[in-house]
Amino acid sequence: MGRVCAVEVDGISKHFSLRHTHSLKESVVWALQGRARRDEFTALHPIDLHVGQGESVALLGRNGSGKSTLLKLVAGVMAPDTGEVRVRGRLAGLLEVGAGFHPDLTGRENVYLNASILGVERAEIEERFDDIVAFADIGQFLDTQVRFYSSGMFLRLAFAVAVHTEPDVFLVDEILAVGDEAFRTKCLERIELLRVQGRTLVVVSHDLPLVERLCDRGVVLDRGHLVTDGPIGAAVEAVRVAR
Ligand SMILES: Nc1ncnc2c1ncn2[C@@H]1O[C@H](COP(=O)(O)OP(=O)(O)OP(=O)(O)O)[C@@H](O)[C@H]1O
Repeated sequence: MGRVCAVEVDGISKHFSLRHTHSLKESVVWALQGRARRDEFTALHPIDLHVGQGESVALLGRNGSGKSTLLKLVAGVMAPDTGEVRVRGRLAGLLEVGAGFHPDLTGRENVYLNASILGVERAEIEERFDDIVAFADIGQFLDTQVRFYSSGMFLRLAFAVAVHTEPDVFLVDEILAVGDEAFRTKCLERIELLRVQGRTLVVVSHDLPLVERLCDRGVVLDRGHLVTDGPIGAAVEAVRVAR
């Protein structure tokens, strides 16, 4: 019997319009010719991906292969053009530095805002507030508006909130790259703990040694197509060979 699916991606695809700037004359001529002013670009061709509860999966592939787009579709921050995504349980993640934070609010206020966006009740946030602040370790900046934060400070607070919401499914995009070494080590230990607790992990990264350590399965994308899906060692090897 297979394990319960935590993330089900069925036939999702995503197109983007690439807008180019044109002169007024060009636009008029093109309109008269009935020619489109936009180029359609397919970032993801229809993809199926089922991730079991407790699995940790790396999304790998070259720049522009569609990894972040796929992760955003799983997170629900973007809608697919076709297909469906289903996630079982509480979802949290780090997709973009600063996402889910309001620039005019302080770090302290944003902890409440961000956690409530992630679906955590106020009483639960209050219970975990001290742990979140201790993990973020940003000192007096907690009471500063986050518009004055460095990207590393943003990451510290966002990661601290995300891991303390006890997510069933945790999504991480390359984002650990902006943290300093000590914080990065702390985050990785925390991610490993989530994994040991049986949470589901989906990670986008170019750091092959890191994903070999963190993940048991690798999915390789190439120009919006899923080309390899298997044990992490084999997927990493496929990426190395293609370089
Ligand atoms: N909002 C958008 N509008 C137009 N094109 C987009 C948009 N978001 C992504 N794309 C395009 O879709 C393609 C896939 O982008 P995506 O960010 O998913 O790639 P990636 O595999 O994560 O790349 P990288 O390793 O560079 O982060 C790229 O060609 C990108 O330019």
